[in-house]
Amino acid sequence: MFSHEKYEKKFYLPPVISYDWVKKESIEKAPVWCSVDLRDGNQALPIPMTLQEKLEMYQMLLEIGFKEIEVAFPAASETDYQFLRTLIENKMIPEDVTIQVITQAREHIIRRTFEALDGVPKAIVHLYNSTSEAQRRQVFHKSKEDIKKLAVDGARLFKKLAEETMGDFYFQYSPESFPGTEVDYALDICNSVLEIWKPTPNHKANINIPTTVENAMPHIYASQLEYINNNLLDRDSVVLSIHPHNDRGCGVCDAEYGILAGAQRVEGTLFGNGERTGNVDLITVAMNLYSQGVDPELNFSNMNQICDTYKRLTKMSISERQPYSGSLVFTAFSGSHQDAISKGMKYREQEKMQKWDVPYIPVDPSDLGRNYETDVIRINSQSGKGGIGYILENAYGIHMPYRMNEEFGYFVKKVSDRDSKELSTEEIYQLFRQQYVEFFPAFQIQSMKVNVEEANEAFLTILQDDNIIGVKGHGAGSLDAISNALKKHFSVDYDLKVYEEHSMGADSSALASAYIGIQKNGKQYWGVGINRDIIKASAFALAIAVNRLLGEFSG
Ligand SMILES: CC(=O)SCCNC(=O)CCNC(=O)[C@H](O)C(C)(C)COP(=O)(O)OP(=O)(O)OC[C@H]1O[C@@H](n2cnc3c(N)ncnc32)[C@H](O)[C@@H]1OP(=O)(O)O
Ligand SMILES: CC(C)C(=O)C(=O)O
Ligand SMILES: [Mg+2]
Repeated sequence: MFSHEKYEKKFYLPPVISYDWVKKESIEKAPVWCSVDLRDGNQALPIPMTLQEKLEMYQMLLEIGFKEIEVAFPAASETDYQFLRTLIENKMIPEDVTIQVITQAREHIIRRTFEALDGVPKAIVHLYNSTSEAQRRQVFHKSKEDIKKLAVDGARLFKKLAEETMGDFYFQYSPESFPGTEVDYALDICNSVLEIWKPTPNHKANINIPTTVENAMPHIYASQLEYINNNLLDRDSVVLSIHPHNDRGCGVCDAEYGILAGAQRVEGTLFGNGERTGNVDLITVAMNLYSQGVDPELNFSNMNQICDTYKRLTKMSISERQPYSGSLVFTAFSGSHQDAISKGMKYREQEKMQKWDVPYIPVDPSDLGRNYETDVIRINSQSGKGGIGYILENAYGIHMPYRMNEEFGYFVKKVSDRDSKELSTEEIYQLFRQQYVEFFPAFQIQSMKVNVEEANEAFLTILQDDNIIGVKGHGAGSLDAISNALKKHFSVDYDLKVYEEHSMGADSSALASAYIGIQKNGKQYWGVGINRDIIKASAFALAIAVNRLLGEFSG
């Protein structure tokens, strides 16, 4: 039965709520990032990564710039164990990178973990046990004291084994299921563990506060963290780390508020892979900083490749709407957005803007290796003239007059609506050609000659009803003479209202395009001509416009 009465609010407020974190406006510096893709991400996959796949993911994490990577749960599987051994034995850990491994607070699991770590240059060993009221009661059947003892005994064994094992070891403790734990109790366990480890400012320990299962609004988590931050023992000797999950969809907010509340380090994964709804997406947190002008100290300039590699290795997908990485996150289909984007991009170029403030696009897609032409403006029935004009301008150098752009915009929308499909750049270009460049239902100019000396006399041959016919006319200029020839031959009248032309390339042999709008009874008829010779381009444009007019007025 779908009944909210089955549920209740169950989170723990800290004994003191100071809300100092709320007064901070922004995050000024990137936290230490720790990728847990190869552990928390991996343990949530239907098919955990093979050793080879883990190696490839590890390589990508290094390339992105992670300096701390939780690489395995060595006691979990032979693959995890061997992966760690591979990194150590093949000296695959760069000097400025620290790997991390995790273990339960169980003796044989801790021992197996240190055995796997033998010879590591430097590593963080991560101890966790669940401290929540629900798990104490339902899973462990232990008192608060017993659960604390589990952590403390584990911490002691860590110290002993670290001394007996080759390597430089740093320790991390997580009160797992923290959101379901009384805050003071979680703090007490963390401080008890720290009392055993006795970290120093030169050899710190990490206290990692997870939202193992996110159960409250982010300001609750931030207030809990602020309390822990203010009450941890030997604060200068501790790195306060956070590990948000995303059960309520607030993982990113938890991370950001958490940093405001004093967290110095954030654990998470690429694209938010991880248990259930996932870990916090570190790409989003890092790019949120980037988009505010803060160096995220991670590099996502090759986002397409990161996406492809991630999907191949994890066999997971990435939502089209995933912030910064989804395939549609820089795309506008809707007309008014496209119009603003296209004007914004032009403004940016004209004004030589240094700072990015193009409407509707929070960061420059090209920073992430995304493509303006294919990613930003895509056309369907929701689109408008701004976007359609932008596509033709950018892909084909076509600058339509305003009113013609409007007419073509409505035409394209109609086609998309009728066929219920998105239209590609090429399809839009073909529609443009069919409508304005190759539209000859009544006649087509075959040849033309303008005698300027003879008071602008134009001679045209036209193909009409399978006959070649000669027509001629005089005028104030070449185009006027051609226009008069057509008016006389077809017995029509119109006003030439719009004439625009531009070159379609830089060199002198480049094509020119001419756009002509003629008007009769208040309605405009458009045509476009493209030719090396601007007079011919203009004549062809006029001929198309007249064809459109004749289509309406013949018979
Ligand atoms: C929130 C997190 O992401 S925590 C990380 C979770 N990740 C994983 O579990 C992935 C890897 N895990 C594994 O491969 C296996 O669980 C192993 C190898 C570690 C252990 O396997 P098993 O020995 O079969 O034990 P199992 O996983 O069923 O653990 C249950 C037992 O461990 C105890 N336990 C569970 N977690 C902890 C812990 N962190 N510290 C101490 N004891 C623990 C349970 O109370 C239970 O005890 P019981 O045997 O007395 O009933
Ligand atoms: C073990 C811990 C840090 C964890 O993954 C969690 O609580 O989510
Ligand atoms: Mg986790």
